Amino acid sequence: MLYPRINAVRNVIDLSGIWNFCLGGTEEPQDMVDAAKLHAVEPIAVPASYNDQKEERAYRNHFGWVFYKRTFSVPVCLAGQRLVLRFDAVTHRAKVYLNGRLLVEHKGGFLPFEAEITELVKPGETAELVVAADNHVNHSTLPVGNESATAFFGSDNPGVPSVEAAKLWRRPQNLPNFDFFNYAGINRPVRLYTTPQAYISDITLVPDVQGTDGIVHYEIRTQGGGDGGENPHIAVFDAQGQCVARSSGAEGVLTIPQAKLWWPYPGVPYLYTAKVSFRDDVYEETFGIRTVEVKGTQFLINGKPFYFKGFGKHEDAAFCGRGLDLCLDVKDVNLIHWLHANSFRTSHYPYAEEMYDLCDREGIVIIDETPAVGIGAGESSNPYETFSIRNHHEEVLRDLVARDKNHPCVVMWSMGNEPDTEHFPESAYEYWHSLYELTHELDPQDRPVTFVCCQNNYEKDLVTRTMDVVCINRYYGWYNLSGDLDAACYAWNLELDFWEKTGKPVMVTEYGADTIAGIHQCVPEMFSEEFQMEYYARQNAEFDKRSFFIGEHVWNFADFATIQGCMRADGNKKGLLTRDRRPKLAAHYFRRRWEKIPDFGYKA
Ligand SMILES: CCCCCC[C@@H]1NC[C@@H](O)[C@H](O)[C@H]1C(=O)O
Repeated sequence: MLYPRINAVRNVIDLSGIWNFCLGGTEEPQDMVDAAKLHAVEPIAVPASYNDQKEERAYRNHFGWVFYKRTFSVPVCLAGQRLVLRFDAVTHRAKVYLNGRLLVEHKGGFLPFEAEITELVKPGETAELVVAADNHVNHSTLPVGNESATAFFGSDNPGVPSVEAAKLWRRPQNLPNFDFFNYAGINRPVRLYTTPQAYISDITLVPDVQGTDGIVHYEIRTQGGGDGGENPHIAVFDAQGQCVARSSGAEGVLTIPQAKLWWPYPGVPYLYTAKVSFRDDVYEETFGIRTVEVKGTQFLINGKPFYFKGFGKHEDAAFCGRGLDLCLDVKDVNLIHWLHANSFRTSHYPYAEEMYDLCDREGIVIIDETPAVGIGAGESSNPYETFSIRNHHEEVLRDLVARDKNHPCVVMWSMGNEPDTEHFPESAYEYWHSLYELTHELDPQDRPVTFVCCQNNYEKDLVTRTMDVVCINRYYGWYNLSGDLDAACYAWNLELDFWEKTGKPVMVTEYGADTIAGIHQCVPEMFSEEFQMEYYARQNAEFDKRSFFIGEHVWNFADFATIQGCMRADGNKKGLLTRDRRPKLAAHYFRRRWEKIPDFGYKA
């Protein structure tokens, strides 16, 4: 799916701004009636989560549907153009009404959807747009919500009569089985965009390197061109605007002599621009020439062994919640450079397209993750039999690859985070291995595929060892062996001995300690800045002894919001940085450590 871009023949009208808003109930809005009757009068900023835009518990802890409303006009100068309404993300589910009639529905809160409205709103006309957004999470959504008991890490005294009675009595609410605040609403931009009637609907670019030449296999999809048999054309321009290759036809191969490769920063993340034309339409797609491959226990980018230095992150900030914040994205990228990091995982959902564009140009490597988090219900229930998420999970993988396939910064797909792969190992293997194969089929560049494994009985887990890269979240010294870093390192080495036998590259995708900025101790104990720094220093020293260990992603880049719980002091405090991006001691430690660790050849 192409990102809306203004150019000589295409237009984009951004519908960001202050819309009208009201909270709704838990029941699904009926088609024309509810939308037309709507009484949205509150001001709300779009794009942004609604939860923190008003100091009201009803906003913060809303459960169910909300309604957004605005009007828009189509300028007469757009006459003859094809008109499309595109939503970059509405969390978690959307029903869109145009002039009171249902236009489009979409399930999934982190990927774009669109609808053509050429015949519904004529140039010069004004239309009413209503968006109903639902924040339910349950056993049929990704991320997953619990349908009884408690939320993730929720405190409980099961079986106590008064507690059980209160759980039945209390108001219906979401029970997120994930550790991030369930921010919801129109979190990313809404745009009208135009194309000519005959237009380019998709572009696929698959780079390769042969000697000093860049080889690009391309495919161009077009619509509305009838059977005129006209071919699309593609011309590739270098960063200086020189045309370095051109071809025509719906698919083909381009050769770029003496190609400049895309390297992670501080290398040069060199970008080319493919200018595609078809009839009156034109679209420019930037791309990089780089290769990605797992070979033995190495993760190769452009044939060189890469070492991941970075984080799990979140799209999370005060006021906007999970809403797109370009200023924060630029600040985070500059902080990643400041830390001498080179990568992050889009935990636990696809991030906004603008962040991938930023990472393409800034040379930051991305592990691109779906919102498949919370798939597990403990030893009593097999989620692979009781949850109804499989079809949606496949849909999400298709849409994720379709959206992000051309980004050079995306080097690996993560199908999900911390599902239960221990209690029902055969079911888990069946579920995840078939998705693993699907993801490889979906990706034109056939990048490595993984999922991120929770701290578990790794000897029983049949899934993690079958991934292209073993990605493990481990909390030795925090959630287990708490505060005892000697025991933590002992346990780590026992487990690393196990993984060494698999012959796979292994990286830690989460390890961390909640740290309240400002707590200091001479003898470091949990929650102090000194403990967080020692926690990492001790464990990194063990990783450094293992040649098959190819990366360290700390959890988390920054403190972030979660639901209330007895284990969360105003959110999750495992950040190297506070939520407003101030460094804790461990940030300075990693800045020193990562400055000395090269992106390539660290373990060669
Ligand atoms: C008992 C072991 C479970 C550890 C799970 C650790 C969690 N991984 C997923 C992240 O979204 C959480 O924030 C992280 C944590 O809690 O800080």
